[in-house]
This record gives sequence, C-alpha cells and structure tokens, in this order.
Amino acid sequence: MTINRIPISVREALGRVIDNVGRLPHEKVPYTESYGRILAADLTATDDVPLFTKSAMDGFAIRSEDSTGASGERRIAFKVVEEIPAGASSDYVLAPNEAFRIMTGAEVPKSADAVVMFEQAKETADGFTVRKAFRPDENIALQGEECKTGDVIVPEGTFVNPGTVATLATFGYSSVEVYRRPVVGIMSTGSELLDVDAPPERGKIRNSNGPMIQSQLKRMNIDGRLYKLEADDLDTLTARVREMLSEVDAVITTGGVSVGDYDHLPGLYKNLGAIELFNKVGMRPGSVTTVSVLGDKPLFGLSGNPSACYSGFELFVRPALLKMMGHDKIYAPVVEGILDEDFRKANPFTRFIRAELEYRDGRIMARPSGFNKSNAVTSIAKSNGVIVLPGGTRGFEKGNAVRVMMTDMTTGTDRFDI
Ligand SMILES: Nc1nc2c(c(=O)[nH]1)N[C@H]1C(S)=C(S)[C@@H](COP(=O)(O)OP(=O)(O)OC[C@H]3O[C@@H](n4cnc5c(N)ncnc54)[C@H](O)[C@@H]3O)O[C@H]1N2
Ligand code: MOO
Ligand SMILES: [Mg+2]
Repeated sequence: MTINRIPISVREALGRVIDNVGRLPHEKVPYTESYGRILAADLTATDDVPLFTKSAMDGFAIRSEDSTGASGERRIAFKVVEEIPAGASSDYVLAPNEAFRIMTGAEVPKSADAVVMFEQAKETADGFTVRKAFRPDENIALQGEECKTGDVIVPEGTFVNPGTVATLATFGYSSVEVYRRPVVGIMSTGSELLDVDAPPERGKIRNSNGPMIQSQLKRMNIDGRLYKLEADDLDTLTARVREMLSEVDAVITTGGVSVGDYDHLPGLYKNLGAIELFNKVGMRPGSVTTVSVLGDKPLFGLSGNPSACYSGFELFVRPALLKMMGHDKIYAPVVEGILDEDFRKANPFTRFIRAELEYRDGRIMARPSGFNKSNAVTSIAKSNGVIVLPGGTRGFEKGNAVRVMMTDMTTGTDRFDI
C-alpha cells in the first residue's frame, strides 16, 4: 500500500470524476411521477398558450371603439346581450354598444376586443355604463401571448420542477421521457460498526454514514440501496462489492480508505481491477476520499469519519450522479457570505466547514454549525450549507467575506466555482 499519497486539488479530482461518468439511458414515466427527474428531450409547446383569446377579468366584453370619448361627465352605455362563463363560448357578433357579460378565463368572441371590469362599470337595467375609454386588448389575454406552438419551453437536461409538471399537463403530455436514475448501492465498512437498534458495546459505534448517505441520495431523488454492514476483511469486502456491481450503477462505500492496517478499500480496488482516479485530495475534511472506476461504474470510497463522508459525497458523488441522471447543472451554487464568527485555525488544505446559514438584511451570514472536526456528526445536523475557506496560513475573522456552497438547494449551476 502506498502510504505517502500525493494530494491533488479538489478541482482536479472533481474533473477526473466527471470525465469518467456518462449519462444513463432514458425511460418514459407518467408525468405525475416526473418531479425531480431530468428531461431527456426538449419540452415543446404543442399549442399556443393561452390556447384562445380569453378574458383576464370578470366583467363585460365590448368593442373598444364604442367606448371612445367616455368620461365621468359623458358616460357611455352598453347593453348586455349574452353571458359567457368560463368554459363557454359564443359566435354572436356584437352590434355597436352591445356587450357580453364575461367571466375570467372565458373565450372572448371575435367581435369584442376589450373587457370592462365589474369595478369599472356602473350597472343599469339592461347593461352598464363606463366613464373611460378602453384600449384594444385591455383586460384580455391574447392567444399565444405566453408562448407559441413549437416553442421549446424547457430544454433537455433540465430538472423537472413543479412548474415543469404544470407545463406537461398544459400541453397534454401524460408521460414524459426522462433519464433513468442511477441505482446506487451503499455499504458501510468497519468491524466497529453496529446497526441502529443494537445496544452499545465496548469499542463499537453505531453506523451513521450509511443512513446519512441514503438521505443525501434521497435529497437528489435517488433511492439508495443500503447493503448490510461489513467487517474489515478484504476477501469478504471484495466479494460483496463484486456482488453489488452486478446490481447497481454506482457503489458508495464508507470507511477503510486511509492507510490503516484494516483500511482495505485500496486493496479491494486492486482485486477488482478498478482504476483509481485519486486517493488523496487537498481538502479537509475528506482528504482520503478515493474514487475508482470499473468500466462505466464509479466506486466512491468515502471516508469513515462522518463529516469527511458528508463532504466527500457533496463534492464528488452528487455532481457525478447528477451527470449520470442527465442533469446539465450538476454543481452546487457557490455564493458570497459573511463569516459570522472567527475561524482562527489555519490549514494548508481547502476547508469545507458545515455551516448554519442565516439570511439577514439580504445577506448570507455563515457560521460553523458546531463541533467541526472530521469525526463530527452533530454539526452536520445543524448545517444548511458549507463554508469554503481556502487553504493557507491565515485564519479568518468575523465579518470576512467567504464563499458558501449552497448544498441544500435543488437548483444547481453548470460551473464549479471553487
Ligand atoms: N496515518 C494516517 N492516519 C489517518 C490519515 C492519514 O492520512 N494518515 N487520515 C485520517 C483522516 S484525514 C481520516 S478522514 C480518516 C479516514 O479513515 P477511513 O476512511 O479509513 O475510515 P475508517 O478508518 O474506517 O474510520 C474512521 C473513523 O470513522 C468512524 N466510522 C467509520 N465508519 C463509520 C460509519 N459508518 N458511521 C459512523 N462512523 C464511522 C470509525 O469508527 C473511525 O473512528 O483516517 C485518518 N487516519
Ligand atoms: O479525510 Mo480527513 O476527513 O481529511 O479528516
Ligand atoms: Mg481508516
């Protein structure tokens, strides 16, 4: 085993991962199940929206020319000839100073070109009067004013949000082509690990990484398969991961990636003939994160330390899986925030600090979310973002501008900004 590993930059490491994964094939799903998936084809308008020229208000549809010259002193009278509720239509042709009583969303007949809101009209025995002139198209939503048949509304590669689902419904797409979601296997390794319901035992701890990763996957709309815990035994681990590879598109393991006597992941990759993309990254926590590939399947070797495991996932696993599931914006947005407390500990590596972000006076105030060592678990629970501090010899002070990774958002960007 190589003990002295050469760290590479986060950017370089991420580049290697992204270059080594590809999009999965697509599949058709009912539109009601498409939320959180990625469109595999452009969503184009099958019709104009609005589909027909309709009233934007409850009131009266008139010929605008008939209102010319109306004022408070010279009110103009209209006679109501028909009522058109939403869903109805009329082919009646208005004569001068005739009007339809019309409701919001109802088709405006061809002979009318403006709508008088009820609030703008004074009702009379057989109609109403107005005290102002109406412009053509006033209070009317014109056919195709929002979009036209054939327009690309949402391009391929886009995350399906609730508005996309509404758009699918608008155009009558009851099913939609989306990229297949990767099947991801999670296995936590470590002879010290216990399941959640096990009573405490001397020298042992409960496995928190497995369920954490399953939840990080859930946040990306991926159902991770949690495999059973495995002890630190190279042959068993190799056999288990081999089995996993026959069932999944990507393997995530936690633990055993450092240089300890029982850290078997490097040996396991060798046994499998997987190509290691890197095994040391200039970041903290998560410096031991290792990523390998076997054919078109990535194997993510995340650290056993919970905070390192969490960061390794957000930095490398998430963008890679998003690429596999067809997303074109795979990186978490990085924005400027204000450090809300001193952080004096300098480190040669880029630091990714679990942080509590608060939005105050239009600014993002960011503070470390508690005990922040690589082995911390509770600070992850209190975090809703990550502060990124560049490596170097200096510490940082309250009030410094810092970069903040928005890890909890569904919207990403197409650039890695660190
Ligand atoms: N001589 C060196 N020792 C270590 C180095 C190094 O460079 N040289 N790196 C350190 C760093 S940094 C980290 S991070 C850890 C990474 O260790 P491993 O990824 O090999 O993970 P393990 O040894 O299996 O476990 C580390 C730690 O995490 C706990 N753990 C493991 N799995 C889980 C789990 N599923 N849930 C909760 N906690 C877990 C485990 O009990 C250990 O305490 O290595 C340093 N050592
Ligand atoms: O991989 Mo470790 O997390 O750098 O502390
Ligand atoms: Mg270890």
